[in-house]
Amino acid sequence: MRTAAVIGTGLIGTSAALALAGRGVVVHLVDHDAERVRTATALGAGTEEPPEGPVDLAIVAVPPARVAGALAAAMESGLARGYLDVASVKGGPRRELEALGLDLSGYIGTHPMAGKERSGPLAASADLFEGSPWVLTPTRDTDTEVLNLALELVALCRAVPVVMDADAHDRAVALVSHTPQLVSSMVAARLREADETAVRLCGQGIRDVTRIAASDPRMWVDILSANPGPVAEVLSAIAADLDETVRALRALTSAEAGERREGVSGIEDVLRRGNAGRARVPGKHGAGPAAYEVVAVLISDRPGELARIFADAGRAGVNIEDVRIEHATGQQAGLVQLMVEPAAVTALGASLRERGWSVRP
Ligand SMILES: NC(=O)c1ccc[n+]([C@@H]2O[C@H](COP(=O)([O-])OP(=O)(O)OC[C@H]3O[C@@H](n4cnc5c(N)ncnc54)[C@H](O)[C@@H]3O)[C@@H](O)[C@H]2O)c1
Ligand SMILES: O=C(O)C(=O)C[C@]1(C(=O)O)C=C[C@@H](O)C=C1
Repeated sequence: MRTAAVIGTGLIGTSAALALAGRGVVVHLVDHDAERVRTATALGAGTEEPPEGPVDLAIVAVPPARVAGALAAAMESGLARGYLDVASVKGGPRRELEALGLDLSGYIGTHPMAGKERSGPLAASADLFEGSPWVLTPTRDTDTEVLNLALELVALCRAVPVVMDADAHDRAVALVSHTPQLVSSMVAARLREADETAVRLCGQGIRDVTRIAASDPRMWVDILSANPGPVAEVLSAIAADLDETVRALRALTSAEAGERREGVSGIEDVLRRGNAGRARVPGKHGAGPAAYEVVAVLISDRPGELARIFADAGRAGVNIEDVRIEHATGQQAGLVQLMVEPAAVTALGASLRERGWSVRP
């Protein structure tokens, strides 16, 4: 990638622009707030000058409710060869784009799983995405070239690509991002009218739990409005836990020894389930090179082939850690290199062969 445009020079757009500019890509910066473009330019994220011709990739980093409009305008002006957005929800913006009747083969929805509770270019940093998952949601219509450009962006930002279906992504982030935001806000909201003597005692525990409660409410209204069902489901499971826990705490005050024992076991249960869940939270993937092995597969140069192979790898229960695609110029085929954990190589190869793929020895 030689050139890119970033539309929306806030936290995410400026961070991506800084990473690209730092690796030699010429980045053109656009925002409807001129002050934000000036700030991002001053930080070294790129140039305010419009490009002379289409750039390689346009990155739309505006609030979720603005994504479809900003993308449509960029596509209609022929700004780029490929387009992607970085919004925290994927199903809604895609459906809005479909409703506009645009040709979406040149577009891919993406979502970097890294951010901050602060907005704007001054909060940006070139290393924001390093070692974090970056979700890509190709469909059968996505051009291979656009998927390649998105993979290149992820690699230049030193993030880890994760391929998913848009609606599966939205259900997953309801659990790991959207509900935690609400729970953090609710805990922090208890402090609003708390006694000053209590607030003065805030230690690291409450700082950890409430950091994201400082996030921009307008942005989060947008995000939650685009994913209400899955978030309500997770939140109602938490509400059931809350009811149980309140019952257990009340039982602790009972004069009855048996009831008190039940109270203790209820509390212990919620804490132990918490330990088990927390143990599943992965550490950051880290920027260091991982010891992955390659499964190389020949694919024909037809729309949807990549999405199909990713789906088949998913069916085999194998996590793709990284992807490279080699195209022989003038040929109707390419070689996809799927990087996986060494233990998964044999199973993935066998499963892909079974599904008719030509796996290179
Ligand atoms: N904040 C996070 O932690 C995080 C993480 C991953 C993804 N995201 C997603 O990234 C996107 C940007 O979030 P952010 O945190 O960088 O927000 P931000 O408020 O820091 O930046 C958004 C920028 O978009 C600009 N903008 C709004 N509408 C526009 C339009 N129509 N045309 C041009 N510019 C426009 C705003 O002026 C602002 O500078 C959102 O879709 C969000 O869901 C956020
Ligand atoms: O760490 C933070 O401050 C975040 O808000 C990051 C976070 C997250 O939930 O992990 C928040 C929303 C984004 O869509 C992606 C990342």
